[in-house]
Amino acid sequence: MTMPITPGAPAVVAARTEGLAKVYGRGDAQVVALGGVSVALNAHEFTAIMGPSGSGKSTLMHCAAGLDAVTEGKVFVGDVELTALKEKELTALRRDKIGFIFQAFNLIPTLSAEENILLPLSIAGRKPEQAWFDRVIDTVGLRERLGHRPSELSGGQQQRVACARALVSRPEIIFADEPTGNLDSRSSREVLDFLRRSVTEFGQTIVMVTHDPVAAGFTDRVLFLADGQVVDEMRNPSADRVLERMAHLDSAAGV
Ligand SMILES: Nc1ncnc2c1ncn2[C@@H]1O[C@H](COP(=O)(O)OP(=O)(O)OP(=O)(O)O)[C@@H](O)[C@H]1O
Repeated sequence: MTMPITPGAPAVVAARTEGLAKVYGRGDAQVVALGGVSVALNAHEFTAIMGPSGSGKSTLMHCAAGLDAVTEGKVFVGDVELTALKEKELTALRRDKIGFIFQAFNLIPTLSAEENILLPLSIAGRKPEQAWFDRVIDTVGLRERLGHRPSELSGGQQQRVACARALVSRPEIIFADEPTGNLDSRSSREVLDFLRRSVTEFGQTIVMVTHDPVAAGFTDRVLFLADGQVVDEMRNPSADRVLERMAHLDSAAGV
């Protein structure tokens, strides 16, 4: 299934924020992590979020994914306003509509790769579509490893299991927090290739926080954060152009 993108057609928004502010702590210890961010994340696109350390990347991702409460503003996934949901509704929405990939893989050590991949569906009381499951497994190259436990897999293979787990329920959007942060360059490339293919071939929507310009080079669009604001964006990025832009942001931030 390749998603036809009609040239010139308006982008469909998968998730968006309106005036999203997040303040941690109080008084002298107060930190404004996000200072009123309004941003739209397009469907069927691979978006990277970059910026100097402490610029608010993880906070933006956590708030957009409904993992963290906002101080002010609104967050939408599709047409649903997350910030208006009760905790139970939010948990159900995260389970049914959002996929997550973390730097630390977060696999269950006692379960096989296959069981890990199917766990979110089992929890939701759903069965995988066999053809889709097979397609994901073959794309991610894990067919021979399905019976293995995480400790019997390399870091790159474990992260590919985590990617398959995020993808198998066909979520509306996947949030990936530095998914290649613990991987060597070859494994990173395999994981990024897979994420790229899942956007291009399956029409998946992925938002990825990364420090790595090479990883950003796999995406369609980079959002640059500084001091809790989106300060710039780049379409069809290359690693070199991202590196250059980051150098300016880092020197402005005094890093
Ligand atoms: N739980 C918390 N309590 C207090 N301050 C926090 C908390 N989480 C984050 N912050 C602060 O909010 C700001 C933004 O943090 P965030 O983790 O979003 O940045 P980041 O861009 O993801 O950083 P990094 O690249 O280092 O992971 C930072 O100043 C951080 O110290």
